[in-house]
Amino acid sequence: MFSLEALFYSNKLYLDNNKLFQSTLVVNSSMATDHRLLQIITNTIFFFFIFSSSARAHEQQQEEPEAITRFKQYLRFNTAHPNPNYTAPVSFLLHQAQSIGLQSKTLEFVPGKPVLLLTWAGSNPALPSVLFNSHLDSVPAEPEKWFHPPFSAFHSSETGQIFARGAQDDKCIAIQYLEAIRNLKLVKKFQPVRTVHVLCVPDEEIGGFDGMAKFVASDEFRELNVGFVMDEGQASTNDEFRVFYADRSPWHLIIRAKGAPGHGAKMFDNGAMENLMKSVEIITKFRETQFDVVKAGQAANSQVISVNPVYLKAGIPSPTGFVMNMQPSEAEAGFDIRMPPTVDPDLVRRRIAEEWAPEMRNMTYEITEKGPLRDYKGHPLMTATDDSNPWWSVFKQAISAAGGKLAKPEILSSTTDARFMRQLGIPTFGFSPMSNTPILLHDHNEFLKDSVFLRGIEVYDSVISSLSSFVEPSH
Ligand SMILES: CSCC[C@H](NC=O)C(=O)O
Ligand SMILES: [Zn+2]
Ligand SMILES: [Zn+2]
Repeated sequence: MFSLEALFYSNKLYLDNNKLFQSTLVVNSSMATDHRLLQIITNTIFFFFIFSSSARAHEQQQEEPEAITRFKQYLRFNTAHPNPNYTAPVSFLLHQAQSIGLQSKTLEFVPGKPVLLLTWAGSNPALPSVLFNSHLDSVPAEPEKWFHPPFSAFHSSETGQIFARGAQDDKCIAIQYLEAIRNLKLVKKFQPVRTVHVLCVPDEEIGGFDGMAKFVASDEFRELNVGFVMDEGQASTNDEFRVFYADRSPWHLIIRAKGAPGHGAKMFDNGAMENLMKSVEIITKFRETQFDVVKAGQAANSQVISVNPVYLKAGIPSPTGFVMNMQPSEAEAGFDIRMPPTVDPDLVRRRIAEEWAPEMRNMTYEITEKGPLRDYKGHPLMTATDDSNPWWSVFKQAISAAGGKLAKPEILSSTTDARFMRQLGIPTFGFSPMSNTPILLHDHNEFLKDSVFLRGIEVYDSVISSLSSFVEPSH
């Protein structure tokens, strides 16, 4: 890509120079300047530019850190739903693991949905291991709305930005884990005390039910004796890194209204549309009360309950659209609900039953809980960020040892596979070392700067070496 650009640039210069020389030629023709001499000079300049540009391009290619090349290779696999390619990226990662000398295992709980486990054995395998997770899949992209094709990993030589779906969410961390381990193992000859696992799972973007959920329920997982997990986080727009100690829990809610059908011209009570619309109004009011708290600066987005309408379904279809003079007897709406871990789900359940879809308004509802709300002891799914969790101070120190600053720990407003680990009571932090970066996950033109990516490897160098060396005083 770069050399093409360089060629174009030097041709342009050539044309400009040629124009310049031609105008000189006009001026000088009366002075009988040797035209052939000018041609030679022009050609010399042309070849000089071609040579120097391609030398520059070559130099840049030569200088590209291999970690960046590998990141771009990984970004070029089209892993977008609804048909993510899992085979090719898994082979690529297996190849990487082999070149580093890691053990590897591919598990398939659901055909075509591989779970890749890479392992670096610690010197004391009796200690609980540390696990670094990332997901293989990506959300879809709308290529026509991107500056560059979303699976091209276009790398701007001017800004250093690497554009790709998955650049932030979360292909960066998979490669950063491996590059940090590559440096630690092969260059620094570091030996971990605890065993380090790198896990790459499918289907996180659609809930993780055929990936992480099945893996944590397996014997293979139990045998790993995992003591601490790092999973994905989010970019930070300032120079502090963000860290997440909980996710919001997702519910999908469908409310359905029934009512008497009637002529489009008739006014009557208790129609399906009227009943549904009353509910939509009530839910909208609730949404406003939550959002107002955020807007007033009293809470972060992730500390309130979000309820967002995602579809409306009603009307009697006709060849040209909908029958316009009939009021339908059924209507339905779907909502995405996210609850902070401290919310009592029973209160939300009651609100839905009594206010959002009450029987007396001829309504029914369906709640699909998309994962656990409480851990196996019945506690909210939160990882402690105080002295009760020794991993917290090891992690914090590792960040400062790498010269990084940590923001106040947060709840993630969306949901990740970390919830399946927290359900088992395993301390888990969400963390992706991307500072001074716009938050572009699931957005058009998702990108990560090469320098930010490389800095992240240094951060993981510190994090992986610290966590894997951590031995509690009792041991
Ligand atoms: C229903 S769980 C879905 C998980 C998904 N994760 C990332 O975006 C999310 O929507 O947050
Ligand atoms: Zn993600
Ligand atoms: Zn995502």
